[in-house]
Amino acid sequence: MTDETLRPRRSVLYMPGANERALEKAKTLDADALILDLEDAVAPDSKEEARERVCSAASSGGYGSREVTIRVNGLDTEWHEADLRAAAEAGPDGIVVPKVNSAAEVHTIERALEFTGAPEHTTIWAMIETPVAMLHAEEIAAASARLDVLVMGTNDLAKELHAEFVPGRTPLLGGLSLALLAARATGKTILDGVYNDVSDAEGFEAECLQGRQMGFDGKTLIHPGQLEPCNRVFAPSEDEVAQARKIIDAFEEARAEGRGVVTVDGRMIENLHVDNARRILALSEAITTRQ
Ligand SMILES: CC(C)(COP(=O)(O)OP(=O)(O)OC[C@H]1O[C@@H](n2cnc3c(N)ncnc32)[C@H](O)[C@@H]1OP(=O)(O)O)[C@@H](O)C(=O)NCCC(=O)NCCSC(=O)C[C@H](O)C(=O)O
Ligand SMILES: [Mg+2]
Repeated sequence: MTDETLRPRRSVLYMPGANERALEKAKTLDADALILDLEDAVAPDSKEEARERVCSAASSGGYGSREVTIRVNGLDTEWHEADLRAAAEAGPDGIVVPKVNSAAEVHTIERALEFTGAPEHTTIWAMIETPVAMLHAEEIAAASARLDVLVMGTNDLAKELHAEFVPGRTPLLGGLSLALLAARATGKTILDGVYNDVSDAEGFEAECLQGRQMGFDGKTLIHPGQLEPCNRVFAPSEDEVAQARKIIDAFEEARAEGRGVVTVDGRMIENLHVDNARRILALSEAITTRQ
């Protein structure tokens, strides 16, 4: 049975809010979700113009099944209040708030959304991208039912840590793991950070695979060329789907015979493996339904 509430979020593409061409092009791109950006990708002089452009794009639609979100400027900036008000009025699927550092900040955003009359379907996507946010990840994730997604900001995190970008991301793994623990403990979606070198296909795919193996639901992206490998890596493969079906069938057969444990291809299968197999099938079906 298809889970209507499950939204694949394998690929989440940022685009600069001032870039009309990118906002238009996104309507044809195979991204699960879009982040129309008012923060880092927009120069201070273009903030107002980008706000109008992004909010008008988000409210006029045309993005099909893609989730549309708006990234506002941070709580401590001169643009935040006007961004949040305009974004709430546009009513996107989510409002991405950068550099969220505490549960109190989530409450402030929640109250502001209520005050501005944002539609109920507009959720909060909190970016966690500072050392203090990693240490507060659980309280941030748990702060509000309206908070749906945690988004890693690995550029800011590396900057704050004085860390270097190296293959395998060893310097960031502590922070990434804390955020993952918080997301899974509170039932939220969690998205990995961006890969800056748009010309390095091999390095990008390796980082997607690392993110998936760690448990991320998907990855944030900066270029259309990153969509195909990201969608592929974060989707269950045909082999994984076949294996999931085999596990479920074998377990149900065993249950009918009164047994609670069985082996498939020599491996022990218990209830928890069946839960995981069902999750894989549900995700695969949600991806197929989306297309
Ligand atoms: C990275 C880029 C600046 C590269 O730009 P460019 O060299 O112009 O790309 P191409 O010429 O290869 O573009 C080919 C076509 O694709 C369209 N395009 C490019 N990027 C996007 C996009 N993100 N969304 C939609 N469409 C895009 C171009 O318009 C071309 O189209 P066409 O004219 O039809 O050929 C550029 O890709 C870019 O600006 N990317 C987004 C950057 C961004 O949003 N950065 C902020 C978010 S990342 C961040 O802040 C992380 C976080 O906070 C942290 O701390 O880590
Ligand atoms: Mg950032």
